[in-house]
Amino acid sequence: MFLRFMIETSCSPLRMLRLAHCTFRTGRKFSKGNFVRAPTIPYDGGLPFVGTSLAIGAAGGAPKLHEYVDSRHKQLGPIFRENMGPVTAVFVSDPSLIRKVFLVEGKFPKHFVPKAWSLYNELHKCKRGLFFMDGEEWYTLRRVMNKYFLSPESIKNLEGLHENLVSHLIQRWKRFDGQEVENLEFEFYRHSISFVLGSLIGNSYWNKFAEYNPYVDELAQKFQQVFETSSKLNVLPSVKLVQFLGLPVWKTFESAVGASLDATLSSVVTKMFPLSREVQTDPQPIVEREFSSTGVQANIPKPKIKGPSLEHQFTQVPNFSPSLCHFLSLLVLLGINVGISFKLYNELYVEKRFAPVATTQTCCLCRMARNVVKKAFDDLSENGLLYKLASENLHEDVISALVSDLLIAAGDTTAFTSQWAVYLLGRDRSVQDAVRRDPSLIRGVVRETLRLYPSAAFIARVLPNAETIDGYHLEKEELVLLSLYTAGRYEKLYPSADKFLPDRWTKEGTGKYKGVLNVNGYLPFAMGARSCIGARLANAQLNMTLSHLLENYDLDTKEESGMVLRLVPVPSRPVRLRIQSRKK
Ligand code: HEM
Repeated sequence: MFLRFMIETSCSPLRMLRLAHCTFRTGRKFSKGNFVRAPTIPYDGGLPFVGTSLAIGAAGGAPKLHEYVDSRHKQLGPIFRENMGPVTAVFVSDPSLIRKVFLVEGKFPKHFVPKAWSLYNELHKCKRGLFFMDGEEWYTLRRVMNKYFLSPESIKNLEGLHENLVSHLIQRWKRFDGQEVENLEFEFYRHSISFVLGSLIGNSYWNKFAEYNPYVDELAQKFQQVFETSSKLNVLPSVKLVQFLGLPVWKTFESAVGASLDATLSSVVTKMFPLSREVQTDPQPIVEREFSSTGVQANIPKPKIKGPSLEHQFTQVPNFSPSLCHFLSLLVLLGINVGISFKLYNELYVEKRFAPVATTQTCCLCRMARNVVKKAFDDLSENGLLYKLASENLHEDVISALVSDLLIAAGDTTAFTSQWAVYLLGRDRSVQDAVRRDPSLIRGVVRETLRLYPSAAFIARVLPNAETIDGYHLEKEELVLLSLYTAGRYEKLYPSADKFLPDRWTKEGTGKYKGVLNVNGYLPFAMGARSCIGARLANAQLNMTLSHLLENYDLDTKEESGMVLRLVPVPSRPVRLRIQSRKK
């Protein structure tokens, strides 16, 4: 049979063996018709059961995944499939192929929610914002939000407010003049949160700015904590097991998320819709409405079932003795790959154990939101994005969920991009001077920063249908990871790709960019229906903040800083920025 197959497919024995090996590793079936013609996607299945997870671990694990995948692209090409142990994914780095993936993502693009977050939402039955939604519900709300968040005019209407917020940052930093900015990460977190919060509320935010400040500080602290703990959890083989064992890292995450969502809702939403006029210590039972799948209010009254408090929910997490916990966390931290047994364990015990808890509890987020958001929509300024959202007859729960998650999404993405930008600028006085001479270069600064340090080093898509990309067959439901880190450093698009050259984004007389061979390859905010809803706001914030900083201060960063992946790429050591007032 082997001989017959060789004759029929005109394969040499050597090629035959190679193809058979690939096919064995991809798990594909031999098919006389397409065996020879259809190229096999380069594939690394790694070792049985554990896939390439040991190699990934040896390369530095999840924090260094971008570098590991970058090196795999160099070996295997712009598209390859890899079995990383618990998951198999196709990685794509060529920007033109990445665009093709976005084009076939379907009407309801599906991405990948970090493990820690999905487990939290599942346990607490949380209603979360756009990022966590899928299908028809996501589609409907996304279309509503696009109208306001992606409209250049809406953002332009907020320019005066934005100017005030940035001037406030410049004033605030006077205290660091001549020295290092203390806790730069926190400074940018609070600025990003304030910027988005202000954009949601509109001009009246500035009038009540002093009142909001303590809340913004609190939110910035909580978001930083959530970010840190969730990134730790996401690199562990099984978040569910960690949660089941009640290990400290899960508890910190859970209480930080609970607290930050609470804080968002109680402080921010309450202030947006001033509850102070009718403060309720013990909220009146309200009539719970059923939602259509779109989250749009449908008036079907039914009695409210009061859920237990969040503290009560925390006590549901089973506790083990500290020594057992330490032993187990040691195992996990030592990087011993017990992913498979964890998975089995999860499936056998954890799901069952938590199922009843998950179905009976109501997250305090949902309860509080219902009570505050319905209070008063009329206090918002007309240029606030929320004022416009409120006109869409969305249910208060949905608005609350959307608002909380916008603030969370804005926190780390824009805060870390700001840090990378000042890090890059502070290393190069000549670039700072060039931007001061030609302020239009600031757009190039932001683009270069996001090209080199994209807030999403990978974007995930689950293909709705089988597709052929670059001649390769990709299965239906296949997980595709778009390697934005590698795509941003593509020499074919960006000559001297590793260099920070804002000037490459200057347009020449021909209308082409000086140092960018194809602008379509620039995708830090993704593309298509599920691209970043905050892109306009983020660009507005980054452009304005950086140009004001350069106008007022000389920036100086000395240390080399590698990049590690937490939920977004972060500097491996905190960026130390020294600022010095400029003489005017
Ligand atoms: C430098 C700043 C930012 C970058 C680079 C960035 C990047 C991205 C990317 C790549 C996605 C797509 C993720 C995916 O499909 O899996 C995304 C989605 C999202 N972003 Fe941003 N983002 C930034 C700032 C913001 C800000 C300021 C907000 C809020 C105002 C925001 C809110 C969101 C939301 C809600 C989604 C989910 C959209 C959906 O699923 O429909 N982002 N962002």
